[in-house]
Amino acid sequence: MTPAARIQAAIEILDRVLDGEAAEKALTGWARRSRFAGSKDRAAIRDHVFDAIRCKRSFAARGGAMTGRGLMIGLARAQELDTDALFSGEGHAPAPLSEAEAAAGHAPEGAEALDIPDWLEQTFRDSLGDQAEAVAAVLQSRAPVMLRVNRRKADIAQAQTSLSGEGIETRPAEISDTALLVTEGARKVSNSAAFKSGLVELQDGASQAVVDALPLADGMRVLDYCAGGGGKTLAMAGRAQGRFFAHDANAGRLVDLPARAKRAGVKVQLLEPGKVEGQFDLVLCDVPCSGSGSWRRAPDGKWRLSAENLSELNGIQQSILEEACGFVAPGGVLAYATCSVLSCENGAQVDGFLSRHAEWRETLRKQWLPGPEGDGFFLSVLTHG
Ligand SMILES: C[S@@+](CC[C@H](N)C(=O)[O-])C[C@H]1O[C@@H](n2cnc3c(N)ncnc32)[C@H](O)[C@@H]1O
Repeated sequence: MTPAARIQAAIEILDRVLDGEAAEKALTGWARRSRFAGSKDRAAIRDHVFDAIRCKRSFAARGGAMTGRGLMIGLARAQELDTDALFSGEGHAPAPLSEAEAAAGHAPEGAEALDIPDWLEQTFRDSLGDQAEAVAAVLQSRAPVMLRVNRRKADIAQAQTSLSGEGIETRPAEISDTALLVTEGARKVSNSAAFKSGLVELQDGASQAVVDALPLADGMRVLDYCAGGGGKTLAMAGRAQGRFFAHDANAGRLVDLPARAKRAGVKVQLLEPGKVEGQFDLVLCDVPCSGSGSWRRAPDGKWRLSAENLSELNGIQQSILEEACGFVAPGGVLAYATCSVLSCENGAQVDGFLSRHAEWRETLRKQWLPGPEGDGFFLSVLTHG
């Protein structure tokens, strides 16, 4: 496919996304209907679609319309591409710009330029202070592909050698001593022998750094209370020899965990929703949140979030802390984590908890901002007794 034909494909997919179809579904549907497209075409189209979703407001402003075509005109203008060459109408290229389209569009300003919803702008700025604009700019860009080396099976050098043998080039990241940044061959990772044999997992760098900061020690009983796919359960089990338990209110989220644990060579016991019993030395609550620290990877979330959802999430976060603290053994640790940069989900939640529970104290609070080696994350470590 020509670069222009890829733009046309992205326009069609984005129109479906704007009509409410999930981006992944729209991309898969297009690929099924377009067998002629090769893997490089599909990858380039995917990049256009996700770039446009991340920068939906600013591209629509530049392109003059909130349509697939408007977004792609906006992308071409923002990335200083040759609009006339791409919108030529030749072959499978999109039609040339009409006079009205050529005259439409404006330089985005304020929340529009930051690609943040208007209702969220003040909360975002209050949470991030003088970092707000820099963080919004990072959220407009693509996320790095990162791996976690499973230290139960390999060290960094062994994992790199194995990956390199399959055309996947990496370099160690500073954010965590288990993290590798993929510099070439990212799309080959999930089919590689290194991945299939459990030497590496796909995991964001800051997600690994959160686990590094937990006071894990051999022999601990550890409960991952909001385990989801189990990314952090496995990272914890990779760092210490102990007994690991995974729980999630939605049992369906845990289905892949036994196979992932087997591949990683670790044991994880699944606990059914509401059936947690006994006490644990460390309870991690990686709670549901806005995902604002990882909107580069899941940009739909930025536009789906509403003030009502955020306040509902705040209520869930509070009740998870209240439930989970009861499972911490005397002298044990309660860890609260989010992939958010919003203070109402982070420090304010922990401050609220501490004001209700005088017996708990905070031993660590850390915010990672989205950057070249990872997403935005928050961690608070609490102890009692
Ligand atoms: C941020 S995700 C966890 C991601 C996971 N820790 C990882 O690293 O892959 C939050 C999880 O919390 C779960 N959850 C929501 N409400 C919950 C509750 N009241 N108790 C326990 N888990 C809950 C969700 O189903 C979701 O899987």
